[in-house]
Amino acid sequence: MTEPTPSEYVIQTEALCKRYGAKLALDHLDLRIASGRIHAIVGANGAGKSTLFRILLGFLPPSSGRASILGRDSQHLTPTDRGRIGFVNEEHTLPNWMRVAAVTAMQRHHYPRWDQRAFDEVIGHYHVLPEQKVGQLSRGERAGFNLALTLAQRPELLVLDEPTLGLDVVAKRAFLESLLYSNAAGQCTVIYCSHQMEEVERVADNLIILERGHLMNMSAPDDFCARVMHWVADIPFAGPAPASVPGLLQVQRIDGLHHYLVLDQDEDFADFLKASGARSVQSMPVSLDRAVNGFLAKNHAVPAAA
Ligand SMILES: Nc1ncnc2c1ncn2[C@@H]1O[C@H](COP(=O)(O)OP(=O)(O)OP(=O)(O)O)[C@@H](O)[C@H]1O
Repeated sequence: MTEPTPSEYVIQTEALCKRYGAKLALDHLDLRIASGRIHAIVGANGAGKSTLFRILLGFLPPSSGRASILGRDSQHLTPTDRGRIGFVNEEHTLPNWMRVAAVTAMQRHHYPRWDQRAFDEVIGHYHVLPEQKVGQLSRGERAGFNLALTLAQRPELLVLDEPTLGLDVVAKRAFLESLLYSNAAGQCTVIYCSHQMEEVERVADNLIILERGHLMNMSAPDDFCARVMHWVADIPFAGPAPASVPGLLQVQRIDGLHHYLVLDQDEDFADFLKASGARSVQSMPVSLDRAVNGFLAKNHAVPAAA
C-alpha cells in the first residue's frame, strides 16, 4: 500500500501539546489519520481523547504544536470548513424546546448538501415522531435523531465522541448500523472514540490507542490483537519475578496455574517459562477487549499506597 500524501490525511497533528495547569493532557502528539474508513480512538479515562477532538474542531487552542482537519488549520476554521465536518458527542446537545420537525427543517435549510434519504434511513431505526419536542425524546432517540441530522449534512468527516454512552443494546445496534451504512456508502471518514471494545471490534478498520496524551498504537484491530497473547504455565512454585517477565501486561494465579498476558512475545516465551520452572505451557489468542484493556491496565493510575 502506498503512503497517503498530506492532502489525503483528514487529521494531522504535529508535536501537539495541551497543558491544563500542571497536567499535560496531550504530549507532543504526532497523529496522521488517512481519509476513508472508520478509525477508533481508545484510551483510559483522561488519556486526552476529548481534548484532542476539541482542539481539532477549533473549540480549544493548543498550548503548542499544530493541528489540522481536512487540510485546514484547526484554529482558523471557516463556517464552510465546519460545514464539511459532522460532530456528535455523548451529550447530544439539541434545543430541547423545539419540535423534531422544526429542528429538521432548520437543519435542512442550513445545509445545502442535505440528504433527506440519509435522514429518513437513520431516523427510521427510532420511534421518533415529528411533533415531539426534543426534550421529550429518550436518550437513545436523541442520539439517533442527532446522528440522522449529522449524516444528512453529508459531512466529509464525522467525529463521534462516545456517541453510544448510556444507550441500550438495541439503540446501540441501530446507531452502529447507521454508521456502517454511511461509511459503506463511501460518504465519509469516521473518527470515533469509545470505551466499548465490542463496538470497536465490530466497526473499526483502524485502532488508535492514546495513553496520557501519547500515541501508543495505530494499526488494524486484528493486528493489535495478534501482538497480545495469553500464556498458561504450570509452575509448581512462585514463578519468575514479574519484573523479569518479558512484555508482561498482567499476571494472575488461578487454581495453581500462572496466567500471563504478554505483549510482542514469540515462541521464545515458552522457553522462558520452561526455564523458569514450568512443567507445561500453553498459549492462546485473546479478544480485542482483553488485549486493549490488558494493555491500558498496565500503566493505569493506581491508588497511592496508604
Ligand atoms: N478544562 C480542564 N481543566 C483542567 N484539566 C482538564 C480539563 N479538561 C480536561 N482536563 C484533564 O486533561 C486530561 C485529559 O482529559 P480528556 O477529557 O481529554 O480525557 P478523555 O481521554 O476524553 O477521558 P474520558 O475517557 O474520561 O472521557 C484529564 O486528565 C483531565 O483531568
